[in-house]
Amino acid sequence: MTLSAYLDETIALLRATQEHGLDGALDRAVDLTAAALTEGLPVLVCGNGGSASDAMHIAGELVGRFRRERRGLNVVALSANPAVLTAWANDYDYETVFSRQVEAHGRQGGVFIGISTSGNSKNVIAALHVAREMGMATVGLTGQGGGAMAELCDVLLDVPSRVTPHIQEAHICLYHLLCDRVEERVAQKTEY
Ligand SMILES: O=C(CO)[C@@H](O)[C@H](O)[C@H](O)[C@H](O)COP(=O)(O)O
Ligand SMILES: [Zn+2]
Repeated sequence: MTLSAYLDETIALLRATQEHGLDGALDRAVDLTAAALTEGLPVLVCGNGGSASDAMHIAGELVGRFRRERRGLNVVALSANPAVLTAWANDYDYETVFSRQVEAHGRQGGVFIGISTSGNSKNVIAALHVAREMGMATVGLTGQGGGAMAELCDVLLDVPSRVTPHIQEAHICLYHLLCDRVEERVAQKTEY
């Protein structure tokens, strides 16, 4: 496939995402995330493979900075600690590597963000269950329809595709905008 053909696919999905009517869901995700972070409550993010990198990317933007000077925010990527991941997966199972960390770092009133292009990754689903039991708000970044995650997410940001790499590309646009708007909101409401 040529670069031009690949980018045509990407552009088509970004256009479809633009027309998919996600504005209200994004507004809700911003409200929930900004409210939690303003109170110092945790935002926990996880995913597998490329989405594990996306979880770390989000934490990097919000712990550090996106576009504005403001204080560091309580955002943790659950894919970021190899010792925790390998010990738990080795001693127990991979399905609970994220839910165990939600148990450890989650708080009532915090936000859990699960990223899965299929919407069906078992470890993300298990973490969503624990997040809900703990009284956290749940946000899903998924592909078309949200798969099994749909019914476990208070807010679903589903990209209208079933092609994993292109869904991930659209996810970056969604979470960069989420970070921009959360940062703007938190910067207004808190002292540096
Ligand atoms: O980055 C990619 C594909 O672009 C892969 O690493 C991909 O993330 C992995 O296959 C994941 O395990 C897919 O999981 P999910 O998105 O269905 O939850
Ligand atoms: Zn990838």
